[in-house]
Amino acid sequence: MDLFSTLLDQPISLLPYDGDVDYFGEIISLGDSDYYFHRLLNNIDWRCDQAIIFGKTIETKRKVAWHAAECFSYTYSNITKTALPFTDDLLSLKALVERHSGETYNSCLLNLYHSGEEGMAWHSDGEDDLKDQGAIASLSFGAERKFAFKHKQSKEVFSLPLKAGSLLVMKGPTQQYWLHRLPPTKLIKGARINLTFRTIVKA
Ligand SMILES: O=C(O)CCC(=O)C(=O)O
Ligand SMILES: [Fe+2]
Repeated sequence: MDLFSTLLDQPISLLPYDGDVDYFGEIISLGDSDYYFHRLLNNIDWRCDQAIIFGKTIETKRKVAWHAAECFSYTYSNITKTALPFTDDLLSLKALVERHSGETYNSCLLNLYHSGEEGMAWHSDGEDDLKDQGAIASLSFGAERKFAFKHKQSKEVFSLPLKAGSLLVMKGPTQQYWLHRLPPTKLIKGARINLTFRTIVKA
């Protein structure tokens, strides 16, 4: 047994209603998560994310990449992107996440936050190209960051720290009722990489 990984016996269910979010703890040991952090940092073709907002093209400081089992196209923030093939590292991590979550995935959106000053604003991942109520599995590497949920009507907020090597799975009607975000913070200097495994359905 790996003494450094604190895999939970049972996932912790985070939301009290209108959704299903399970935190599995650290499914990857600290040593392995450090290994993958550097592999992903160096081997992924990271690009600034672009969005068209009120007709203007905005570029994020946060970098992104998108890999999938097929050359799917995926549209969000008014921009259509085409997936690159899965790398061997991503296939290994996908298999691990599938084993723990009991779900399957055919694509992965990757985010690189260079420091705590980069985050992601309130949103939900309910794009048309995603499987309806499909599971979204979030795997984190590098700096620990806070992750928050806010109910769209009641405005109730829940948050948790996402540790290196940890797995969080959102499923059921979560995206319909809840927003989530990665709040920016000046307190964290280190970089973080997050992988969200998803299921794309072809139109
Ligand atoms: O970085 C994270 O933990 C969340 C990323 C996210 O919400 C997304 O890619 O849709
Ligand atoms: Fe998201």
